[in-house]
Amino acid sequence: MIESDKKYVIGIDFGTDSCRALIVNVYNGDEVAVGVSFYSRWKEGLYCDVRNNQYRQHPLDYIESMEEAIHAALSDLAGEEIASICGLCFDTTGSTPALVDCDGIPLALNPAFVEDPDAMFILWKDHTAVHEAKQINTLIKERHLDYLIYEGGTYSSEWVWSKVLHVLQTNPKVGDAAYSWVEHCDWMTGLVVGNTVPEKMYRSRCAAGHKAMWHEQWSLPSEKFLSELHPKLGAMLPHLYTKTYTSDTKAGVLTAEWADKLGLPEGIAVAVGAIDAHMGAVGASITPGVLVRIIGTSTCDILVADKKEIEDRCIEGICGQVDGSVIPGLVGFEAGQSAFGDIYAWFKEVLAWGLKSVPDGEMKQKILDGMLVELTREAEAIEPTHRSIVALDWLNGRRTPDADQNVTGAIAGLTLGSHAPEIFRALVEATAFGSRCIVEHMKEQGLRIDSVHAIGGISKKAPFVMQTLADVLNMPIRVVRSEQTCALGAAMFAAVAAGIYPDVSEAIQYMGTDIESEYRPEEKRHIVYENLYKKYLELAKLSENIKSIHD
Ligand SMILES: Nc1ncnc2c1ncn2[C@@H]1O[C@H](COP(=O)(O)OP(=O)(O)O)[C@@H](O)[C@H]1O
Ligand SMILES: O=C(CO)[C@@H](O)[C@@H](O)COP(=O)(O)O
Repeated sequence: MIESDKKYVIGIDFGTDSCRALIVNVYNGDEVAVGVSFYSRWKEGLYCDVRNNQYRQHPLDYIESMEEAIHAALSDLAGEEIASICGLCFDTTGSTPALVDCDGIPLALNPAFVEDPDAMFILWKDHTAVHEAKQINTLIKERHLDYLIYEGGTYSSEWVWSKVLHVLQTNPKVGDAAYSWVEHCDWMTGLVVGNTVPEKMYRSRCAAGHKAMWHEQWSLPSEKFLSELHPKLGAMLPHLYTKTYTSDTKAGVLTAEWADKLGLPEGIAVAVGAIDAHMGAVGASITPGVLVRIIGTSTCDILVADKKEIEDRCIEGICGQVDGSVIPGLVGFEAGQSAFGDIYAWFKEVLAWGLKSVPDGEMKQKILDGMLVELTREAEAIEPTHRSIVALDWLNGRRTPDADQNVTGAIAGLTLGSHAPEIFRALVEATAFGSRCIVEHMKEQGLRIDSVHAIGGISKKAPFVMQTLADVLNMPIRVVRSEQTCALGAAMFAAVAAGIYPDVSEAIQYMGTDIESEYRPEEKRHIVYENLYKKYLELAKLSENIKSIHD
């Protein structure tokens, strides 16, 4: 393609903590501007209850951050460049659903529910619906239903039906007011194209297939099944969807109202949204055989494969296989760890407890900000041996293999001589061992993994973690250059929806980023890790047993 004129698209990535808007040149993938905005209510810890695994986000946080991030990005562009923006696409975390009224408005935007966490978006990592996930799994098993065959065999408390059922069972006031539900990625799209009516809005194939048990053979689960879980859940089905759309589909155009609010040209194409990790994989130029790992607070592991290669195989123990969830025409697979960087953040919090009575000030902040860097500096100097401390990374439950949010983390091999950097090193190794479990599980299930690409915050800011990962996996790990890979993937889909490219594979060809660095495994360390990995698996077995004692 010859650059005849300047043309831009905008990818908008809603992460766990912030919204990022990335403006990209459609002809060469140049990332010309970026804006970031942290969710203000979330930052204050509002509507969350960490001890009970409750994580909620207010829809106003999303709207305000979107406006702020887009305006920040646009401030670097000249007027004629802004006028050359021709497409937009969203990616968000998922499953992050909200209950809505008949106009598709999240209930928290209704003055009656403005402060009710159950009327807000229920963030992917909220585990308040563990009981409901169990109910869903039990009923599917009892009725011998097929709903989980493309979902890895277990329904998770991180997914939409568990979360909606939980609110219906525990908060009748919000439950009674609910007409339907939306995923975050679909609501953002619906909002800016002026189509949030639950029955009519465009629903993402990616979110529906991986999180809502949607499959083209049966659409969503039946009304009978849903009603058995809760009458209101069944009553919602007619207000949901039967069709889903891949992100190369244009969901509509930017309305005058939102063009005005966002400072973007009216009428530009808006693509169907998807889950962040899946769009990140596209931004990392995923192809069959390349495992893209999005490594941040948690991890998502994404693969794609040709339908012919998969045929009618159902892959067990992962977070689903969905036709077109990543690249239209290919089957997308998702797996992951429910906590990764969050485990390091937890350890930092544990150590920082001793500072709680110290008044806030420059010195305290400096210690807190430098804590992970200092721990890393000392941990890096420790050589692992077969006598090292071994930890288990299930501090937020286990996503893959075989989702179970009831399992817990563990640390073994502590002595009076164990010090903080040694424990930190064990936690880093634990996250790497958890990753190895996923890679081995995917391979055992017949999925091809020829190479590993990494994106996400940790791949950029934690070389020690990345080197440990390479040593444990005994595979090179290539770090993708873009700082905003998820938003870049969304921008690629925006370019397709705007008619610049016929499909996303061609968009990747012109807009793709390259590899900025590679971590190669060290043979000597890998041998030690082989031994420690066996201990990790033993610890995992013990933890499963302890869980069954508590159950
Ligand atoms: N120096 C560091 N070493 C290891 N982990 C770090 C370091 N700095 C930050 N982290 C971890 O990175 C995670 C944030 O990753 P990031 O990709 O930026 O966020 P998100 O997953 O929300 O997109 C946090 O969980 C934090 O504990
Ligand atoms: O859980 C999923 C996808 O299934 C993600 O949306 C979730 O891991 C998001 O994590 P981030 O904090 O954006 O890295």
